[in-house]
This record gives sequence, C-alpha cells and structure tokens, in this order.
Amino acid sequence: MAELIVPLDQPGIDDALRLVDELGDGVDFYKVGLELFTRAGPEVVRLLKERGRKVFLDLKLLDIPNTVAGAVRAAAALEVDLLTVHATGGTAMLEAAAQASAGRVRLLAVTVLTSFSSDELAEVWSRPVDDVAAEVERLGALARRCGIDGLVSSAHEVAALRAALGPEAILVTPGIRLAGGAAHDQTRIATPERAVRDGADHLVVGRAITAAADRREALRQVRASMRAGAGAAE
Ligand SMILES: O=C(O)c1cc(=O)[nH]c(=O)n1[C@@H]1O[C@H](COP(=O)(O)O)[C@@H](O)[C@H]1O
Repeated sequence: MAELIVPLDQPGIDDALRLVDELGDGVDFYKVGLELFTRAGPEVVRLLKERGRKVFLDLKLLDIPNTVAGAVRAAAALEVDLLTVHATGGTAMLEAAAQASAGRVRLLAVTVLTSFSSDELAEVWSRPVDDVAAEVERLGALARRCGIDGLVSSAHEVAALRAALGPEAILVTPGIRLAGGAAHDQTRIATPERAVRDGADHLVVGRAITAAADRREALRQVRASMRAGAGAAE
C-alpha cells in the first residue's frame, strides 16, 4: 500500500508539532521543508525522531557536487529517512549525492516541480516543451543512472515513470488534491486515487489536509481515496 507524507509547511516548531499530534499515526512520514527547516533547523528533526516519526527532509539540494555531497552527509547524520535533490543538478552532482549518502538516507530527485506548466518550463529552458512527461522521464532516468533511489514527479507522469524504470524506483507524488479541491499554486494536480492507481509509492498531501477546516476528516477522505486507487490497481 502506498504511504502518506504530510508536509509540515508551518511557520514554527509549535505549529508543526501540533499538526503531528493531531494527525499522529494516520500519517506515515512527516516532511520538513524549506520554511520549517530555515526557521527551526535540525532541532525539529530531532523532536520528530524523538516522537518516533519518519522524517522526509525536503531541502531540494542543487549546487556544485562538493557542496551537495557535504549537505547529504549532514542530513544523513540527522538520521532522516528521505532527502531531496534536484535532478537538474546533473550527473556529477547526482553521483556525488548518491556516494555521500552511503545508503544512510534514501535520496529522491525532483524532476519537474508540480507547480510548473509546460509554458513555464519552456520559458525557463528557453525551448518549446510539448510534453512535460517526456522531460520528467528523461530526468528520472538520468537520476536513476546516477544511483538516486527515487523520484518526485506529479501523478500525471507516474505511470510512465513506473513503466520505464521498473518496480525498484521509489516514486513520490506531490500536487495531490481531493476531487474538486483548490489547486493553489500547483499546476499538475491529481487525486490520491489516481496517484496510487498509477503506481506512486508515497503521496505528499499538504493543504488538502492541513488547510481543511476539519483536518482529521480530510485525512480520512485522503486515505479512502488512496484505498480506492489501490483497489483499482489490483
Ligand atoms: O519535493 C517536494 O516535496 C515537492 C516537489 C514538487 O514538485 N512539488 C511539491 O509541491 N513539493 C512539495 O509538496 C508539498 C505540496 O504541498 P500542497 O500543495 O500543500 O499539497 C509542498 O511541501 C512542496 O514543497
């Protein structure tokens, strides 16, 4: 069964821990991202580990190989379970990250951010992009060749990634919304049901749960949608 990751995109440690206490064991991993890590630092990771939580440190590393390797070693020392780098860092950076992890932390390469549309990608890369999925596949294959354990993509690309890369690659999909839910700043969104049906291993579900008036009820709906996707995949 696919696992659920909830990002602690919260302004501080107190808000983050309140959310963890509220959702508890209904969530498989808690994600510490740029906002919370910048505010709270490694202390928040320590507090989550102390509570027995699995931690996804989402730093989306992108820098020269030596710098990224050092950051991967530092994250591994915090005993986080998952860590992100950007696939666009290229071969030398990805290989340095994989080597530095030494199997102590599972690395995920972000392919094309779920907030990106094909038009935005074309603007940044300065060439026409007709098929975002093809770009995601290309970057995903590159990261896997460099020894990266898994990939972050939208659910729109996950079936193609699974078909191209096989069962070993860990596939993680953010940009998840319950049917009819607000997209906010995301572009390539999908329901939990679709992500699971198409082969995602982990779903990152933030505001669909954390911004809901009743978070526990939203969590229940997300879990129900994931189960429907698992049933459809059988
Ligand atoms: O690496 C990520 O987790 C990530 C990659 C990506 O392409 N898109 C994306 O939204 N994310 C993260 O997933 C979470 C999505 O949050 P919601 O849009 O609120 O569900 C945020 O914490 C983002 O930082």
